[in-house]
Order: sequence, then structure tokens, then C-alpha cells
Amino acid sequence: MIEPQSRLHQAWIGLGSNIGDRQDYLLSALKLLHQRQGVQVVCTSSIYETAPVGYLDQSAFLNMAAQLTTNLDPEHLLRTMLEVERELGRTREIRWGPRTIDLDLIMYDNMQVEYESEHLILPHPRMLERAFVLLPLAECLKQAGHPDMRQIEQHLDHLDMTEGIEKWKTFSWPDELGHTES
Ligand SMILES: Nc1ncnc2c1ncn2[C@@H]1O[C@H](COP(=O)(O)OP(=O)(O)OP(=O)(O)O)[C@@H](O)[C@H]1O
Ligand SMILES: Nc1nc2c(c(=O)[nH]1)N=C(CO)CN2
Repeated sequence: MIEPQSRLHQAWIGLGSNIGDRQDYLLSALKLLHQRQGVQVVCTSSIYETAPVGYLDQSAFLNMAAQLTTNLDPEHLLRTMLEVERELGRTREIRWGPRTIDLDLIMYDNMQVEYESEHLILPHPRMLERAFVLLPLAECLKQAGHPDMRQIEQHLDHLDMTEGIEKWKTFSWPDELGHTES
């Protein structure tokens, strides 16, 4: 499945934070990814505030999605994402518990690209049951005119999803970088 990385790929990621300055963690993660060799953030969704799912005794999350272009293969991209999580103080104590930043690789190019290893499953195995992933992802796919948008919107329709999810802030990449960054 994984081709030699001679060409650019599109990667679709989900971001989440529910500790500290949540927006700052999201923005910092995008900046750090964008600074990495072989990774460019090209588009982002709005930021949503979402009630916790899975482990309920924790604060609300901010979630968003982003589109990356990359010449990294999926395993290298995930490794890069995990390094950025670590740089931002991410620790793992409780499954689905509180985190400064969570970066999930949702899909690589499109929903048909399937891959499974010890470290990585694509598309993300729980994406279709998570409105906090699908809603921002649909926004990014729409901006990109991606062919999987309708499929994602249909899954959203099947979830009783809007409860516990509110648009928190529109977010316009790369404007959020300000004028001092390239
Ligand atoms: N598509 C993927 N995106 C991110 N991590 C993945 C993916 N597939 C498998 N993993 C593996 O999952 C591990 C645990 O990830 P993490 O601690 O962020 O899980 P989580 O965010 O708490 O839960 P969930 O996996 O349900 O989102 C990662 O170290 C990674 O190796
Ligand atoms: N609302 C919300 N709930 C979650 C989230 C998340 O990002 N947002 N991430 C989880 C583990 O990936 C578990 N639960």
C-alpha cells in the first residue's frame, strides 16, 4: 500500500486539548508541525468546544482538524506528530483521559488508503464514531473539495452528533501565525 515517497500526499489530522491554555496548545502544535521537514499545514477547520467522550470525568476539549501536505510516509508522519505531542508536554496516564495535546492521523490521502502496523491504523479506527473528529474534518474536506466529503457528512448524519459540540472560534490558517512567521 505505501508507495515510495516521491510525491506529495495529503494527510488529515485531528487535534484536541483539554488542559491549560487549550487554544495555545492547538496553535503551537500546528506551528511545530509546520516547521518540520516535509510537513506543511495548508488548511484548518474552526475550533469546536466538545464534551468529553469515553472518559467523562474531565474538562471540555477544544477540537479541530487540519489538512497537511507531506512527503513523509504515514509511519514517519505519525512519529513526527508524536514528537510534537511530547514537545508540548503530552503524557499518557488515563486512557482517553486529559491531555495538553492529542494529535491523531485521521486519514492519509483518502478513506481508501488502509494501513495497519503495530503503531498505526489508517484510517483512524474510531473516527467514524466521533463527532468531535468528523465535524471539523468535514469542514476541512469541504474547503479542499475532497471526494470523501459526502461520505463523512453521511456518517455525521447518522451520529446524533450536535449535542455537546459547539463552534468555539473560527480559525483562519495561516493568518493565525501573524506576520512574523514565514
Ligand atoms: N491513526 C492513528 N493516529 C494516531 N495514533 C494512532 C493511530 N493508529 C494507531 N495509533 C497509536 O495509538 C497510540 C495511542 O495514541 P493516544 O494515546 O493518542 O490515544 P488516545 O488519543 O488516548 O485514544 P484514541 O486512539 O482512541 O484517539 C499512539 O501511540 C499510536 O501508536
Ligand atoms: N470531546 C473529546 N473527547 C475525547 C477526545 C477529544 O479529543 N475530544 N479524545 C479522546 C481520546 O482520543 C477521548 N475523548
